[in-house]
Amino acid sequence: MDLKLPTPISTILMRTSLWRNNYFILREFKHFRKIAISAIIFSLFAAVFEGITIGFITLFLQTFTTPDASPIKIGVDWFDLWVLGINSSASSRLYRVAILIFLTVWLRFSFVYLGNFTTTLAELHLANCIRKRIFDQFQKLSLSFFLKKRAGELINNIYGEANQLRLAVGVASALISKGFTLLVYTLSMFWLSWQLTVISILMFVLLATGLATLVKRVREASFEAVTSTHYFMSMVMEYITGVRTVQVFAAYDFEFQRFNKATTELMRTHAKSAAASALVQPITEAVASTILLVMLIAAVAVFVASDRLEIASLLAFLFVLLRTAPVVAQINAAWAHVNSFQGSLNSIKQLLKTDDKPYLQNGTIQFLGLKQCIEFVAVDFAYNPHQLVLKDITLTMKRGQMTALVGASGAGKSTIADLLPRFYDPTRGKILIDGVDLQDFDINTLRRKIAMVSQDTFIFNTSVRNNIAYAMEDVDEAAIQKAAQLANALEFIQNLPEGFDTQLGDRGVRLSGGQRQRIAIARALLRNPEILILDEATSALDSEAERLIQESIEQLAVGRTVIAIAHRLSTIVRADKVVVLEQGQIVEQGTYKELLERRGKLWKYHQMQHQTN
Ligand SMILES: Nc1ncnc2c1ncn2[C@@H]1O[C@H](COP(=O)(O)OP(=O)(O)OP(=O)(O)O)[C@@H](O)[C@H]1O
Repeated sequence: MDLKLPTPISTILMRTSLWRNNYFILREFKHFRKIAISAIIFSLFAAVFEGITIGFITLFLQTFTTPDASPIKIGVDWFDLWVLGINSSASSRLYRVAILIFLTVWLRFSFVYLGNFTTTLAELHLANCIRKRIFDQFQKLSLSFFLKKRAGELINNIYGEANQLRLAVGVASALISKGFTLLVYTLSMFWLSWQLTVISILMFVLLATGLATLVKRVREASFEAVTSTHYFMSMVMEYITGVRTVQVFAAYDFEFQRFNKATTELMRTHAKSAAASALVQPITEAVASTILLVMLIAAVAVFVASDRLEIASLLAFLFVLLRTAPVVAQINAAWAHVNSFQGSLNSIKQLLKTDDKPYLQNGTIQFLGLKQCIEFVAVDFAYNPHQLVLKDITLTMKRGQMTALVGASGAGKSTIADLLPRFYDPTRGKILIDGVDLQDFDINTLRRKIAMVSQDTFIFNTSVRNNIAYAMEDVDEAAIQKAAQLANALEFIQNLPEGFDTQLGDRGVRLSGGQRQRIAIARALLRNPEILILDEATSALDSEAERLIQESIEQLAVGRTVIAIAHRLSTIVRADKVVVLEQGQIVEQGTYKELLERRGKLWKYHQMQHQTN
C-alpha cells in the first residue's frame, strides 16, 4: 500500500470494507496532491466562515433582543474595541455586527466557490490518472487477456467507470466538507445549549442507523447497474463492428430485440439504483424536519418555560439546527452516492488487479539480430487448459531462408507464427533464437526486428504516411515513398485525393483488401525487419492484385528470414522448407520438391489444388 499511514491506523482502516475497497484510488492522489489539499482547505475555510457567521448572527440577535445588557466580547481586545465597538451604542453595535455578517457570508461564498472549483479539478485529475493506469495495464497485458474480454466492457472501464470514479471524489470531498460543517454546527450548538445538542445528536444517530439498510441496497443495486452497462456497451460495439453481417442477413428484428433487451435492462437496473439513492435525501429531510419539530417543542416546553435559556440563544440554536438538517441530509445522500459507485469502483479495481492476469515476462538480453536460426524445441501450446493446439513442435528455421507452413484450416499455422513475437508463450518446450530462449530477450528489441503481414491489416484513422510509418519517429519522406514503391503501393497512393496525406480508416478513404495489404507490406519494408511473418498474405485477391502483392512480397523477403503461411501452394513453391501441419502436429517437413516426391500430405494438397484450378 503506497499511502503512508501509521500502521495502527491503516490496520483499523483496512478492517472497514469501504476503505479496503477504495484505497487503491488514494494512491493516485499523489499526482495532484496540492490541488486535493487546496480543495479540502478551501472547503474547511468555507465551513469555518459558516460557523463565524452563526456566531455573529447570535450576537446580532442578542444585541437586538437585549440592547441594554452589557456588550458581548470575544476576548481579543483590539477586535472587541475597534470592530465590535463595545464602547459604542447598541444601534452602532448592531450595524457593526450586520456588516460583519455580510463580510463573512461573502467570504464563505468565495471559499465555497474555490472549494467547488478545486474539487472539480481534483476530480478531473483523478479520472485522468485512473485512465492512464488502466491504459498502462492494457499495454502490459498479454494478448490472451484481450481475446477473453469484450471490447465494450473495456471501453466502459476506461471511460464510463473512470468518470464515475471522478464523481466519487466529488462526493467524498462533499462528505469531508459537510462533515466539517456539521462539526462546526455541532460545536456552535454545544456552545448555545449542550442539553439540546445531546438530544439532537441522539436523534440524528438513530436516523443514520435506520438509513444503513437503505445504503446497503444502494450499493447492491450499483453492482447490477455496472453489469448491465457492460453488457449494453458490448452489444452496441458488436453491432457497429458487425453491421455488414447484420445487414446482409437482414437481421434487423433480431438485433433490435437484442438491443431492446439490453437497453431495457440498462434502464431497469439504473432505475433500481436511482430509486434507492433518491430515497435517501427525502427520507433524511423528512425525518430531520420531524426531529426539528420535536426539538422546538422540547426546547420551548422545557427550557424557556423554566427560564433556563435566553430567547436569543434559543433562536440561534434553532437557526443552527435548521441549517444542520439539510447538511445531515446531504451527508446521508453523499454516503448513499459513494455506495452507488461501488459497482464501478469494484470493476476498475478488478481490472487493475495484477495477480489474476496474464502478463508477459520481459527478458533483459537486447535482441541485436538473428545470426543462425530460430528453433522450436518440443513446443506444446494451449489457449485453454487441457486443449492442446500445438503438440510437440520441433522445427528449425535458418537465417535468410523461407519456411512455409501448410495445413488445413485450424491446423495451428497462425498459432506457430504468433509465438514468435511472443503474443503467447509456449505451454511446454522452448523457442530459441541462436540458442537463447525467446523469453530472455527484451521483448521490445525482439518485436522491433519482426514484421507481420497478415490478411487483416489494421489501418489506423490517420494519413497514408502515418499508416506506413506507424509509431516511427523522424522518418525520412524519401524512405516512406521508397517503401510504398517497393510494395507496389505508390501508384494507388498517388491517385488518392490527397496522396500520402489522405486520411484512411473510419474517418477517411476505405481501402480495398489488396491495397490494405500493400500498405502493410510498405509498413513492414520501412521497418526493415530481420524476421518476416507472412500470414496468408495473398488470400482473397484477383490475379492482378495477387501478382502485385506477390512481387512486393518478393521484394520484402529478400535477405530476410521468412515464415510464410499460405493456402495457395503457388506462393510457397520457392520456400527453402515446407512444414506440413495436421491438428497441431508436424506431419512432414522438407523442400517442396522433396515432399512432392514423397507423395505424402503435401502431394495430396498439391493434387487437390491442381484439380480445383
Ligand atoms: N484465441 C484463441 N482462443 C482459443 N482457441 C483458439 C484461438 N485462436 C485459435 N484457436 C484455435 O487454435 C487452433 C489453431 O488455430 P490457428 O488459427 O493457429 O489455425 P490455422 O492453421 O492458422 O488456421 P487457418 O488456416 O484457418 O487460419 C484452432 O482449433 C482454433 O480454433
